[in-house]
Amino acid sequence: MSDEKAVTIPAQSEGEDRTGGEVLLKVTGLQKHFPIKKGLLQRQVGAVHAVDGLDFEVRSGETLGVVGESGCGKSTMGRLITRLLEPTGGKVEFQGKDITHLGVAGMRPLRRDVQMIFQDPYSSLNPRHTIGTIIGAPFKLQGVEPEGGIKKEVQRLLSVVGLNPEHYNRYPHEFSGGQRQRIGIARALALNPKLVVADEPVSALDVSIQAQVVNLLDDLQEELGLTYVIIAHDLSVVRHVSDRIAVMYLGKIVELADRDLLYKSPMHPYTKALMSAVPIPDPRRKNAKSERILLKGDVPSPISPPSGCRFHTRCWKATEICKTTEPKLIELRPGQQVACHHPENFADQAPQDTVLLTAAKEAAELVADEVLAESAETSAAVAAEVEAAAEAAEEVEAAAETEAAKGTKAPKETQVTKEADEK
Ligand SMILES: Nc1ncnc2c1ncn2[C@@H]1O[C@H](COP(=O)(O)OP(=O)(O)OP(=O)(O)O)[C@@H](O)[C@H]1O
Repeated sequence: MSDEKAVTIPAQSEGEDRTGGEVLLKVTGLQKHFPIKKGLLQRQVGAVHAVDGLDFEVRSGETLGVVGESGCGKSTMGRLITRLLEPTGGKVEFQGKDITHLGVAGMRPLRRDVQMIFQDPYSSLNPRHTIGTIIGAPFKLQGVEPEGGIKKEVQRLLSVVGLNPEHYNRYPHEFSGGQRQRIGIARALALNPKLVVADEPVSALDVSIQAQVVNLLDDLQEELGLTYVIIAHDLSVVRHVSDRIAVMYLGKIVELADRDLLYKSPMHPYTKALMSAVPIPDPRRKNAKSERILLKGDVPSPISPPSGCRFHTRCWKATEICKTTEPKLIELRPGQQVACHHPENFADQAPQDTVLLTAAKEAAELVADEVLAESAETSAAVAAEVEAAAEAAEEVEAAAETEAAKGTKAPKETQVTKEADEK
């Protein structure tokens, strides 16, 4: 029933920069803890730390991809930044305005600017309403009368998302999955938003249709100057459309980097593991051995997340410091922030801490030998690079000191000659 044409996902050209715009959304220390209540009195006995201190910015015109395993807090983050959920802590600023605790009335004008596209195109559309009513609803809710009337505008939106404007009076069940997601996109675009948060927009669709919807989102961004936060559990979806990618693990961002940097040299072991799960078709590597990393067990419970680095219970590099001290998300390379004591493809941040935890020894059994070897090799290479840079810096410093010594002598000599002249 799909009348959609086969298209390929366009990869953004190397070096194309959409990140130069002003900061549209700024999130600082964002938290959402869902209380766990028990008993007749509904006393709080704990909390699910779904989102536990996020810091990031989204610039106008860019696409931020957010990835991570199921349950790591991606959807909660999406609902917090669109203010469908009230944060427990932290701050959300939109165009410089603090919207963290705005009420329904305060949020109303903002609802035009920030829209969400949901994962499931089947349950997010009311089956009893025609698509004309569904796409036209935002105008009624906001009391907006588009030029030419709602019907005309809805039909325009239908053609913008590649649907037949004549189907205005049809019901959601008359459309395929991909077409329903297009209806969801048309509804999100109705009020001409600035920021669109898409929560797993294609994961409920057939693989053959996924590319078409991603392609549509990409085209719309270009045409309408939209800014996206695209949530996915799979790196292959965000790879082609994101300018930057945030990798989440148990309510935290463990790596936030420019797309190309992240794919070329991931720094967090978790990112590396996620990436090894996505087969990348590359004819040059067709004979290369598989370098898959299998992570042991499930993501630990967000009710009592592990101490220190939350990934330490599944990481093959974890040492004592990972268990005791939480690594901060810091920019180790321009455009690449990482929260790890023993990053990949970079100098070790805690080289003195060398004794592996038992969990790490077990995890290493699940990591391909090639990965471990490569990891050791890059660490050694980076260490040598750092050492060489330090030596070079020392030489430059010594040379500068000699120059300075000469420099301080010279004025003295001049002074002496001057004094002699005066005599
Ligand atoms: N309303 C809620 N009440 C209690 N716990 C919740 C609620 N919503 C989410 N959680 C919990 O918060 C954690 C994060 O959930 P969230 O849906 O944000 O993760 P996710 O990364 O989007 O996962 P998925 O890809 O499966 O949707 C999970 O452990 C989930 O069970």
